[in-house]
Amino acid sequence: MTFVSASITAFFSSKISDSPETTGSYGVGFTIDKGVRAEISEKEGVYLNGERVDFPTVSYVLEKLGGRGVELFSDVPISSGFGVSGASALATAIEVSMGKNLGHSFLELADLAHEAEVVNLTGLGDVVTQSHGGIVVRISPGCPSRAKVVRYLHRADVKFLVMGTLPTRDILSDEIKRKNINRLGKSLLKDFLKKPLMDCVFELSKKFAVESGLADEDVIDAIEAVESAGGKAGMVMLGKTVFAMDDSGVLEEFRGETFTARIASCGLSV
Ligand SMILES: Nc1ncnc2c1ncn2[C@@H]1O[C@H](COP(=O)(O)OP(=O)(O)OP(=O)(O)O)[C@@H](O)[C@H]1O
Ligand SMILES: CC(C)(CO)[C@@H](O)C(=O)[O-]
Repeated sequence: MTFVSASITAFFSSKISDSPETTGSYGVGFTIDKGVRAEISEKEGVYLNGERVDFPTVSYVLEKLGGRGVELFSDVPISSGFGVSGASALATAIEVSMGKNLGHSFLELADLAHEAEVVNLTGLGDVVTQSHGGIVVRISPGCPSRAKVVRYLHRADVKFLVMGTLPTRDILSDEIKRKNINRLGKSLLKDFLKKPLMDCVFELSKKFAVESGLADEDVIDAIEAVESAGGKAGMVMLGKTVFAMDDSGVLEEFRGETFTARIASCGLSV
């Protein structure tokens, strides 16, 4: 069984080019101790938490490696900003390659999972974050073997409030939204690199969410409630999800599912 962490993006700027190797994102994200486990299966197709699902990003990996089927178990919700598609693609690639003794290097598999994300518009930088682990600053975009990152380690529990879904494809396929996101994401990345602290991850994420228009009233209300209680909060990209530290229990007062996870210094285990 292979485990790959969920990846939480605080803010980003997309770079879409004509090849998956040079497509990716700038931004800041982190891995947590919750994520996706994959196991190869004799049954054909993709199963997520026991149910057969249509999951083109994972099917792409299975096809490329000649795998028949995979069972995925996720302890975080899908389409809510946790990078379940990237984690599923990467865990599947590792499981199939190891199971069939195909002899791929780790970066070959990570690049394949990234390609599956880009082709299906389900993610740009999640597999890079998951390949490294910790707080991962993507300073140059691309596939895992090309992207340049700076990693920071931090010990903390983070609370999440999942208020709904926000399919990544809906945002990434909208050019006007993307232009605004890109300008903002790049300038916030410069700010973060001047002061690369966990508090700034929250502050810059909130700024990004509000100024890009990605945060709706529900998200802004929850972030402000945490701040009024003396904590820090931001919005998970791309989901209708808030992440917070020291919320004093206020997130439980909002409609949605809450859970806590620890920042993970590694992105995967086999
Ligand atoms: N039950 C399901 N609900 C939503 N999507 C599903 C489900 N099962 C499989 N999928 C597939 O999973 C993909 C979800 O991708 P998406 O990128 O939106 O989610 P994510 O990786 O969890 O979030 P994010 O990229 O924002 O961090 C979709 O392409 C969809 O085809
Ligand atoms: C585009 C994105 C925010 C979707 O989760 C993520 O892949 C990222 O940080 O590039």
